[in-house]
Amino acid sequence: METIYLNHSTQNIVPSKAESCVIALGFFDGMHLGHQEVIESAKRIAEERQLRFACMSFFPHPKEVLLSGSEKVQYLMPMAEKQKVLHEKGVEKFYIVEFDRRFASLSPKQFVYEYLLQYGVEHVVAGFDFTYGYRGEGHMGRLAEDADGKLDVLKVEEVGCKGQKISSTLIRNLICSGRMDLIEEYLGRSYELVGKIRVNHDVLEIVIDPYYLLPASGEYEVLVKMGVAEWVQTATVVDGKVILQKYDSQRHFLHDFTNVRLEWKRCLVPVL
Ligand SMILES: Cc1cc2nc3c(=O)[nH]c(=O)nc-3n(C[C@H](O)[C@H](O)[C@H](O)COP(=O)(O)O)c2cc1C
Ligand SMILES: Nc1ncnc2c1ncn2[C@@H]1O[C@H](COP(=O)(O)OP(=O)(O)OP(=O)(O)O)[C@@H](O)[C@H]1O
Repeated sequence: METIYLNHSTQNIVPSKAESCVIALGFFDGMHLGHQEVIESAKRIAEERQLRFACMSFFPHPKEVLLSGSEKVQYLMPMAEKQKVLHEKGVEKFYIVEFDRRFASLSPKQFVYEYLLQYGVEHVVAGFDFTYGYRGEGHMGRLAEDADGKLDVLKVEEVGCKGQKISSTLIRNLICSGRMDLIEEYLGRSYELVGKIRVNHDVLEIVIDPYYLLPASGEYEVLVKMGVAEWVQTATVVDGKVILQKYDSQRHFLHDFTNVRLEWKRCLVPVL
């Protein structure tokens, strides 16, 4: 997968050979089941129409820019993890647009011409609630018109669970209240954190990579993955840290900075 970073200065360089593509649009934090439906629909169309399969996302989150930092977005995954998931889904070109005030003030039509048509986009796939352009005035109902008929559009209908729209916001709220047992129904898999080990006497402190959201304080059942080894144990979240008990049998392969993945299964003891 090729990753292409775009901002207002790269817009002056017209791509030399823009290959025709289908593009999935959105922020896609966490890659939940709604996002997966959008990505998989785009892939299906790319295969049917024999076009390249692309995805466009933004960074930082629009809310962080538009609310002038008054709302801190708690990301579910860093960009590197989003790239990994998109690569696994078969995306061939991943456009990351720098979301700044200048970009936010583009009219819907400018966005369509300068960021989609200019890059060879022929078919857009996004969810029913995707918005674009100044004040988010562009929406799926007017996208074909904004493109003067030069784009085909697929609007993915709402993917829900228990009568609610699956959303990154809903998943953030579940994590913040420690309901890790419910996450799989929305995400399609357990919530995963990536970090590095720091051996601290008889415990392992996990230094979580930036841009992950830590579950509420408490004790959790987690699946620990280190290289090819994996096992289930209890993790404690306290004072914004993740602590694992260290077992004597592990002493040969546990070193500072060893990479670790933690899959969060359920809360055993919440800290109120
Ligand atoms: C060109 C462009 C300009 C935007 N300008 C605004 C804006 O002025 N105000 C706003 O609330 N959102 C704006 N947005 C953000 C969208 O409303 C939306 O949050 C973003 O496209 C991510 O879509 P998603 O949340 O459906 O993934 C803009 C988006 C794009 C692509
Ligand atoms: N439940 C859903 N069903 C169908 N499409 C969805 C769903 N959730 C998001 N999408 C689509 O996926 C893309 C990315 O959406 P976005 O990142 O805004 O997700 P979100 O879960 O709504 O995020 P947030 O809760 O932060 O607003 C957009 O095209 C959006 O319309």
